[in-house]
Amino acid sequence: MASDRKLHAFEEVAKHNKTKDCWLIISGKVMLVNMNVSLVSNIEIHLEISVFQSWKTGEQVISFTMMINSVQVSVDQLISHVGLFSFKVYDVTPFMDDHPGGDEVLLSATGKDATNDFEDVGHSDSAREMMDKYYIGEIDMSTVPLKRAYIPSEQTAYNPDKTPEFIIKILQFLVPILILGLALTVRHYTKEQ
Ligand code: HEM
Repeated sequence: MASDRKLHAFEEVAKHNKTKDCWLIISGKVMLVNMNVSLVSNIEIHLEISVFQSWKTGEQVISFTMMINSVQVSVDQLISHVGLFSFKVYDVTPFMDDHPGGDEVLLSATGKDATNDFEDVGHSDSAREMMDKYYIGEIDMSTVPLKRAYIPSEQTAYNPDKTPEFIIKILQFLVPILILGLALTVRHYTKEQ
């Protein structure tokens, strides 16, 4: 149920990364981190809103001034107006076999903010409605690693010195030819004798 706002630690969610136990983190849009309101004049206020837009981009600050013509704007109205949402956690384990995009893509989207992956596909409204079924809570934002360290993939270091490989290749050709030549020479001499 979307009303159940159980908070999950990021590390805990990231552990659910198997076909038989798969959790995803997807947000509708962005999450409000902080909001400063300052009065510019009687009818103008300045708003500075910090939002946590994506774990790739980190925290962003939106700043704008708005006019208030004797209209009361509540924080709730403002949040829904700007369209701020939190990061939701979905347990998609029961959906792995039935997901039209396959289970591999879901697995590859675990342990991270999968919002872009989800949005890039252009999921239909009915797909979005289905999500409620798998909703199990929200991410505790204090547990999110803000800046993720870049870990280079473990691949063999580039070796500009190709000499040993080249020698081995030459030997692979030369050795059989040398043996053949030696055998023919021996045969030639033994025949003569
Ligand atoms: C709770 C999460 C998700 C639900 C409920 C869901 C549901 C669906 C549904 C119903 C479809 C059929 C097409 C449509 O109606 O839009 C679909 C297709 C697809 N989904 Fe998901 N999906 C989820 C998450 C994801 C994620 C995180 C990814 C990417 C990492 C993804 C990748 C795809 C792909 C590649 C297709 C196939 C699109 C095509 O063939 O046109 N889905 N999904």
